[in-house]
Amino acid sequence: MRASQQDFENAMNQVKLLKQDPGNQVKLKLYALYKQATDGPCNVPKPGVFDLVNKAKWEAWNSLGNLPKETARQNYVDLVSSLSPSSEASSQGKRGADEKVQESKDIVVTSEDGITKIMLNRPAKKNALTFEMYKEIILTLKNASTDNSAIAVFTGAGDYYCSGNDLTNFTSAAGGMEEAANQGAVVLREFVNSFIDFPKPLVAVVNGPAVGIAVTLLGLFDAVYASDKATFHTPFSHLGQSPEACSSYTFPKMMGSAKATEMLLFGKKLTAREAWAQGLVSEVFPDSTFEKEVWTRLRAYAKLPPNSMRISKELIRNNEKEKLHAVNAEECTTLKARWLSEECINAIMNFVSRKAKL
Ligand SMILES: CCCCC/C=C/CC(=O)SCCNC(=O)CCNC(=O)[C@H](O)C(C)(C)COP(=O)(O)OP(=O)(O)OC[C@H]1O[C@@H](n2cnc3c(N)ncnc32)[C@H](O)[C@@H]1OP(=O)(O)O
Repeated sequence: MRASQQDFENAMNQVKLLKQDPGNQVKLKLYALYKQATDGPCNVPKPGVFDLVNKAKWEAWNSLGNLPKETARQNYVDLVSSLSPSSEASSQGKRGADEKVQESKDIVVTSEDGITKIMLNRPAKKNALTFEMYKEIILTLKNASTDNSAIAVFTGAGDYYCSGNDLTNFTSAAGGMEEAANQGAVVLREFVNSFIDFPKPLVAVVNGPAVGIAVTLLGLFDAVYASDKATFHTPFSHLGQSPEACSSYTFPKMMGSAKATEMLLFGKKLTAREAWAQGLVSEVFPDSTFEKEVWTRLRAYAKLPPNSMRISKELIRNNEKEKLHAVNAEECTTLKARWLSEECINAIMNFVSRKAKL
């Protein structure tokens, strides 16, 4: 039986709900089939060589030749249904469990000794955060706020803590930059809100370099322990972007405006000891003993009376909560415009085409 227009629309909605990133090749295929099913054979000029993303999309669409619209629609529906395994639903069902919780391959969540440990697990990409990872973390924090752990701890797998936002989040978005910027701002606002509102002690175990949003978020943590191999880098101007995660408020407050300017405007990279001197890091440990010392300490902290810790955090955070939410909203609006700016698009394209690194 041929797929109806309703099947096609249902499939389009299903794509938006996918929790796992199907990968760039599948996204290109979906884009091409969608265009073929709605507009027919490719009828627009080939984008220039430097317009990498639109060129890849054009090539995928053009490769479908004269495939009839109905066949493209059917292929689109079939492809989407192959991407919606029941495993997505079953992984949700495990959340909130007390022992070991595997959220996804990129975010590994375990619960032991009163600690919910949230490990960024994309070491081959220096733990860069994909759109899916942001969404996973929002859910993970929601669950951790009510599970029976006393504290929650973020750390990274491999040599990096986290290289910040995955710079291909925007270039690989199926709906184009504008749609990606709109969605990005919504997700970012909710993501940062989930840190502002997290009710239990939140600790970062910074095992290696941290970049971008992985650094700015630290201003919303209750304690930050760093290996002496960690560095802290917020290259927003280099990327044509602007600060997020309330850092335009927390950083000047924490370190004074002169030091915050060096980080947030000029992109000065700090060593762990410099970050400690600025108040961003609670304590620095030699890398050789970092894991042992920090986790021993955290296990002891997790034995403290949880209600007392929660109530004390509430007293501290409540003085600031309204302000933090307002700052977050404003930063997201500003960033949305930045993402569509020529400065930002050029910087991201330079990274994607391997012309620039930090
Ligand atoms: C909901 C949306 C919210 C958006 C919020 C916005 C936040 C703003 C930010 O976070 S800005 C910060 C963005 N991050 C960066 O600019 C870092 C970019 N990465 C680098 O400059 C370098 O990769 C490095 C300095 C982190 C590490 O360099 P090194 O030489 O040691 O390693 P590689 O470059 O070879 O990296 C290994 C692979 O990892 C990929 N990768 C690393 N970081 C990112 C990233 N942020 N985004 C996407 N991909 C990243 C890199 O491309 C390599 O992949 P490959 O092996 O396939 O080539």
